[in-house]
Amino acid sequence: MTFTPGDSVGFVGYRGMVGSVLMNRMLEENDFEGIKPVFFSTSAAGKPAPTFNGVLEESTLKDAYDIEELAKLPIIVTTQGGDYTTAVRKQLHDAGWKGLWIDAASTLRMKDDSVIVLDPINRDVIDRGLESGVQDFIGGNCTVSCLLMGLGGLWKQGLVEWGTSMTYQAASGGGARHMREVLKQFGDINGSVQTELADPASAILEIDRKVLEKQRSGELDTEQFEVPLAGSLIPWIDKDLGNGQSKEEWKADAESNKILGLEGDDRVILDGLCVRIATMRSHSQALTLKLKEDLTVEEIEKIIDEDNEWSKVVPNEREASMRDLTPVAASGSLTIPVGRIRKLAMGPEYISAFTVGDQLLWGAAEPIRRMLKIATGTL
Ligand SMILES: NC(=O)C1=CN([C@@H]2O[C@H](COP(=O)(O)OP(=O)(O)OC[C@H]3O[C@@H](n4cnc5c(N)ncnc54)[C@H](OP(=O)(O)O)[C@@H]3O)[C@@H](O)[C@H]2O)C=CC1
Ligand SMILES: N[C@@H](CC(=O)OP(=O)(O)O)C(=O)O
Repeated sequence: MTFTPGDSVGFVGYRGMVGSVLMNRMLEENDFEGIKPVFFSTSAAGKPAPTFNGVLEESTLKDAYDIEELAKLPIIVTTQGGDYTTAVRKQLHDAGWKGLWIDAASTLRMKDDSVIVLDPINRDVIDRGLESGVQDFIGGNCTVSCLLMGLGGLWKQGLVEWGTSMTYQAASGGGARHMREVLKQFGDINGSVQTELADPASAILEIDRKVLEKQRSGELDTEQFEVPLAGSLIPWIDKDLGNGQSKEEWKADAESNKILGLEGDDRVILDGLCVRIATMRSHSQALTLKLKEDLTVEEIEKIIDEDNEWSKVVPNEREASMRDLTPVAASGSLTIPVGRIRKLAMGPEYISAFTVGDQLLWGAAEPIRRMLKIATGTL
């Protein structure tokens, strides 16, 4: 089942967080030209499909669980989520479907016969996969993709002995409903101290007490995050693997090595802690890397800057770091700033770095968008 220009491409999950960003990017890049999009929904089949202000023809949403409809398509792009992938992908396989499955969910990432897509880093792996008949092309975990887009040059040149990353992951990593929830929490907390805030003479300890009281009251909406995130943090993301590690932490090593095609002694150990913070968008990571060589900071910066057109070194200075190395600066941009690069006191091969990436762009939608272009022969 091969794609020819003008063929239909199925989109599932277009209105979610990743799906919305994907649609925006496709509109910006005129990617709907040459394909006929068919939109699916798990909740609104039969309702009008999006036309994006008349850019696309009017149509109706198809049922995302309709295997017969899905099986007609040479390419299916899903940003719907892992449960959907689990429910549908095997049924398509059993129905003899031979198309390409391009997916943002983690479900199929570590399967032997899937490729994790991040083409500026592993275009060769993607091309080999397409040639050899791989059907599942899966976007990587957001922190892993942003890390490799930022500092991948060091990995590609075989310079990293091991790395540890401490993440600061935004609320939007959980999806659209999580973003709404954290904003609502902030609003409710703010509302609980409005009188005191309006009075500059009010006692700060009283404000602090009331905020904490609100956070602990059980009154905040915590349906998505389970505990208050606004004004707090959650030092655990994704499932508990039972060995002290969270699944999000496990992905760092497993996925980065798979993306780079590193096996056996070539693997680079990557481990650390993943933490959810109340940022709206963009994931940050504080890194400690043990390099194999004593490179100068200038040499390291050059390798990072020159690896791809999106990584950008931010000078390790106070003002530049405060201005350019924050989620507020990085959100909505494909640029991946990398800063705070310096030698650590542990020895000349130990360096620190801090990187921020819009996890909805390079961390999710952009590798998927570009994989669709590769699959349709336009990249
Ligand atoms: N968020 C992120 O940073 C990243 C997410 N991913 C992965 O991408 C997949 C999708 O994630 P994400 O987009 O964040 O998930 P969302 O929860 O934002 O969206 C997923 C689906 O939920 C349904 N939905 C229900 N209520 C709403 C609502 N109020 N607003 C929007 N959609 C709603 C929609 O399906 P329908 O229209 O059928 O009802 C939508 O397509 C997941 O597998 C995730 O792990 C990967 C990398 C990063
Ligand atoms: N788990 C990430 C986002 C995500 O969906 O990752 P994955 O696709 O690996 O499950 C976060 O919550 O920030």
